[in-house]
Amino acid sequence: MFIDPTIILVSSKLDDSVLDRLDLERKNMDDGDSTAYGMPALCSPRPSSEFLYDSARCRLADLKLDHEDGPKVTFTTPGDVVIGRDEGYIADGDAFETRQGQLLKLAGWIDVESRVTVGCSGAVLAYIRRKRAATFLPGDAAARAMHRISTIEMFTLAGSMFVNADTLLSLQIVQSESHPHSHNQGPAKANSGSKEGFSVYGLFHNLARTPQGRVLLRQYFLRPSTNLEVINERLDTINFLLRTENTEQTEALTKNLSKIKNMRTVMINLRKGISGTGPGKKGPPNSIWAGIRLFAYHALQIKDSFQEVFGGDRLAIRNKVMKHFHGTQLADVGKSITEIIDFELSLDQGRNVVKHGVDHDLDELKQTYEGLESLLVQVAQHVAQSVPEGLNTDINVVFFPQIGFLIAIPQDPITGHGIFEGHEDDPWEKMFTTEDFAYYKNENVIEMDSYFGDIYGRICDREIEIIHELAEKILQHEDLLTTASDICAEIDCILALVQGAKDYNLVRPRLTESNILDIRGGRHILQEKVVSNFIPNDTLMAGGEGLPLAEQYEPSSENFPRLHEQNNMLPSMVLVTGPNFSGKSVYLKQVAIVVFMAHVGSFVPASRADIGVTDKIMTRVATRESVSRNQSAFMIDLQQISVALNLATNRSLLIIDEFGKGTDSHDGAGLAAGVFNHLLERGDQCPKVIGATHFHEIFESGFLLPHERLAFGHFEVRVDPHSRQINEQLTYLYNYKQGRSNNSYGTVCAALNGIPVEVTNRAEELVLLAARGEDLVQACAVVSEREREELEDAEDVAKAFFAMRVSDDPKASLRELLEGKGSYGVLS
Ligand SMILES: Nc1ncnc2c1ncn2[C@@H]1O[C@H](COP(=O)(O)OP(=O)(O)OP(=O)(O)O)[C@@H](O)[C@H]1O
Repeated sequence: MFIDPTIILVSSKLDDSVLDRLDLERKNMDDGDSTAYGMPALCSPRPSSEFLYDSARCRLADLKLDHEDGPKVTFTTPGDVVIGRDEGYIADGDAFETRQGQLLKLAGWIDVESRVTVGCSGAVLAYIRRKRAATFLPGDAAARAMHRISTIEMFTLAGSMFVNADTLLSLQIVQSESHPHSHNQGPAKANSGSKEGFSVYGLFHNLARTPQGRVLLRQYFLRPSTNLEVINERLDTINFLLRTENTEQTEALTKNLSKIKNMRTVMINLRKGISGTGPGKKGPPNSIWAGIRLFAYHALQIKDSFQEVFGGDRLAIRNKVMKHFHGTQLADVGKSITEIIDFELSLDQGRNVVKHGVDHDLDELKQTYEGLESLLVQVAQHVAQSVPEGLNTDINVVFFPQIGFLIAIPQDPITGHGIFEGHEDDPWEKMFTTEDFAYYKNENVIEMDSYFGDIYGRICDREIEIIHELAEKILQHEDLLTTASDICAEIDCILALVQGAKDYNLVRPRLTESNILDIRGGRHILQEKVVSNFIPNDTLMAGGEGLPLAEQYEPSSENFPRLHEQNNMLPSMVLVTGPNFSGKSVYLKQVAIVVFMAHVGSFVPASRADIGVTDKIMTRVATRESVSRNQSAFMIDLQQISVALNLATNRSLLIIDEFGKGTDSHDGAGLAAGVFNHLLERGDQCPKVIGATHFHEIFESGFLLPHERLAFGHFEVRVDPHSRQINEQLTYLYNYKQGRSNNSYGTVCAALNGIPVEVTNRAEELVLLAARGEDLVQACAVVSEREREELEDAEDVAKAFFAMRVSDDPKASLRELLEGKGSYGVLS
């Protein structure tokens, strides 16, 4: 743990094993190992109702923040532990704003969609409220000073990158809305088997072979790392396994992995099986044994393959395999199972059958049981002799487990009784009937029952005992098996990333402490699958203090002429302009996805990438209006921006696509310029920002002045004004160019999409006037030359008309007027 809690609130429904674990940590600290974490934390189980999402949301909405300097309440974003370090102040329902308004405001600080985070925060607030009530009398002003919450913020666990649900969805890292917060709820809940649609994770999901691998891979994608060691270890391993000399080993590893199960689940079932609480009281189902045996066998094969990995001596994963895959123990596990379980017979009989030669008593019982058949024939013959002639042709003696031996005799359809039921002085006892037969016990069979007893039951019981012993023996190796299974999950993830690197043509990124982003030939891993010819693009920028254009970060192509002649610094903010459909959004997302994938430890879609460690990726990308969010698109925009501005550090990456589009264009432009300015003014604390905007007035009207950290880019389009068809005028080239594009070619785009030519022509006229700064209201009143002549004529006619003395002869006057002014189109 990297936080320093004094108390940990846990739900009373929490599994005992977790509580034990927390207690153990506490004891360790008590024993003097507390230096790293400060004081040992106290575990306080609370009713699970305090963790409920809905009530927690209300509690948050009613929360009044005290902005004086004071203690903080912080919520971990994956939401596994919530820590209230100090007391805080909570308003007693006297919310200073409406609940709805307050919730909207909250959404700008924390992810109110995250059920776990919000639920846990509710428990903290309930705890603080209780404390306050217990310490102070109602209305005591001192309570206010003691119990106050000055701010609410989200942070992520050390070593992982902050990405919230919005980012994961807008970048299409994962598909479904319900997934993002399942990542901290343990492997059992992470839906390993579920289908993943068209998403970045989805591309790799199917490449993992084991259920445990899929669970872990999902965790990799939901919690990218910021730990260079972890990332580089993954990248190194991928690198080694990609080497051609290791192809054979990689294939062998993949093949072996595809045969194994998750030993954690298998061990749980094994325990349930032997404790009789699980499936079938008669011992664990056969598949468990087959699963464990296969696992032991393939784990040994995996170990062999790793031994042969060329140049992999220093790979951490190889060392883990060598350390934890104990050959003799695994072999022992496999051998014990093979020696005891008869897999063929088990399959036949649908239960666990113990092999011959394992147990003497069992073998004898089985021998007798097998000999029963001929014995039954003999007894049947003996019984038949006592049955009158003519009735004794179809008599059998049968054995049913638990019921014992029975005489089966055909049934008389009229009476419903057997055609013979023993002699009068020695009647048979009827047990039951089936459609054609009636079943009886007589002295002979009762004697047999007492002699043989429930032989079948005894066989089963003995087998259960033996298998129970086997289960206990195997459970002694539980740690070995589950650890090996977890390591297999890691290998599986790496192999999925290896296969992905091959399939999707990815390269190894270079992760660095420098706050740089230098991507050459970057691609959008999903978009390139749906277009025939994807054009790669470069990105070069630096966050924080900025980096001078050193040799290694010198822009490579003509697309990147020197960005800032004056100070030679790389920009922190790149604003992309350009026509609709020119590729801006795709570019923005591709940069974020490359950075994201690098932190997962995967190779990336680029020809080269140097990527500085990034603590957060936040996006303002319009993708959806969540049904679960009762908010307008613009409100979501504002909340996303607000979260981004609150949380961004100079190590963060912000993707801002068309911010401000959803409102009045003046407000929108102003807001967008405000946000960009604010970020630039942070100076050394400026995150890396890539934005796209259509608001040209931001630049033209000087809302956003040139800044040393600011660079512009645009996407090239070829314009052919001579083309007769307006929709043939524009060709998209999709390549990034430095500098601003002044035209958004919106009208050409409109024509391309079928808007009538008259409309687009008129639009072009107005765009030109607007660009010249002319008043559009006036401009709309401007009429063409022809219209002007017509209006002048009409005016003349009107004047002549009013000058006429109509009373003399109106008709003649009108005729004269019209004839004299025959060219008055208006009147004629
Ligand atoms: N680098 C590329 N290579 C090939 N095709 C591309 C590339 N980038 C984008 N495209 C194609 O162009 C289409 C439009 O791209 P995108 O949505 O990024 O445009 P945009 O400039 O953001 O448009 P708008 O301003 O309307 O949002 C994509 O759907 C894709 O088919």
